[in-house]
Amino acid sequence: MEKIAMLGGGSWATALTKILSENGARVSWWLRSKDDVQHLRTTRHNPRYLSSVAFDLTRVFPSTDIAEVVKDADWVVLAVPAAFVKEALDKLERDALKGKRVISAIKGMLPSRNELVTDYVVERFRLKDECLGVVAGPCHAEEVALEKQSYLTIGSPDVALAEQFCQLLRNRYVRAHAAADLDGIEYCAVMKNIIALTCGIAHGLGYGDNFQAVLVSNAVQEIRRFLHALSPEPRDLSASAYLGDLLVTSYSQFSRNRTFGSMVGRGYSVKSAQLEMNMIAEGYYAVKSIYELNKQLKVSMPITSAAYHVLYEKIAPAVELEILKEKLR
Ligand SMILES: NC(=O)c1ccc[n+]([C@@H]2O[C@H](COP(=O)([O-])OP(=O)(O)OC[C@H]3O[C@@H](n4cnc5c(N)ncnc54)[C@H](O)[C@@H]3O)[C@@H](O)[C@H]2O)c1
Ligand SMILES: O=P(O)(O)OC[C@H](O)CO
Repeated sequence: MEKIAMLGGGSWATALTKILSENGARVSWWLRSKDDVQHLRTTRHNPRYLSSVAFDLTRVFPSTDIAEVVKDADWVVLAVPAAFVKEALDKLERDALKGKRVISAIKGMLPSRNELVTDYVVERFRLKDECLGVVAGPCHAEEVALEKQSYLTIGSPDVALAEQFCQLLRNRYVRAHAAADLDGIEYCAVMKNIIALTCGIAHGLGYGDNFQAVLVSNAVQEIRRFLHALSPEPRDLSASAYLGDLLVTSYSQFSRNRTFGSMVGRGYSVKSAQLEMNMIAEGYYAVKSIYELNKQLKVSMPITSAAYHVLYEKIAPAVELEILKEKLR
């Protein structure tokens, strides 16, 4: 039985715990909230996220003690929003992840450092890149709870490690495959959130499907330019780990980033939109990190710039979209 430590109490940690434990793995599960842990232990359900899912408590062990949760694990899965992952991992000793395989399921960057999660983990815990992987692909936790057919890509410089994790995930409704492009996949997962958020802003302002199709097409080019400037490896951006994820997050009713953007487009302030959502829109933080990283790269990124101006410079969404409109083809 593989021993997995799941870090995070949100929708994605809940969905991954369902998949992994139902496939026979032993999952020790770190959640911040004592009440949530208590609720899980007594009712088998996460009270806040995907609360229809019932866990088998002979395989799933919720706890608020992060050090205890990771101690005996073979795999550590990170599923805390990127803005809080440093705070969570700082509770662990520097050698706590030694000898373990670490999989980031996070689609975001550390906002305080403009750094990919895997880069931070490698540095903080002195791990080799080959011990790490990422979970990518167009997959909403809500559809996992409903057991709808989904596809995941596990990216790692060690494709054999990625394949091992794929084997832990595959089931009747999850297909998984391994890929080598860790950085490209991780950056693309960060950037798709910015695009979904901008699609939401446009939707909130009353723009329709015609405009969104052009926005998303231009987004593919923007992502391609940025990835090429950062890591010019050959990669097929039409693969589902890249384009598929961009599409699901831009169009789905379940998208946190699109929902958040739509509220901003309809006139909510950033603060009130964040308070209204019980969930985290990673794109809010990603916009700032990518915008700041791009000050050195100087890639043409009109969509990211527009989102940055709205969210961080308080430019009215309608004004910014008028400007963006002129730049799209
Ligand atoms: N939800 C999905 O379908 C999905 C799919 C793929 C990847 N992801 C990624 O998984 C990661 C986790 O997102 P999610 O969707 O599970 O989150 P979520 O939006 O469902 O839940 C928010 C989570 O943030 C936590 N949180 C809020 N404030 C916090 C704080 N101050 N300190 C620490 N934690 C805090 C909450 O406890 C909760 O666990 C993100 O990087 C997201 O992009 C999510
Ligand atoms: O679509 P969002 O904004 O909820 O993000 C969730 C996942 O990244 C989708 O794969």
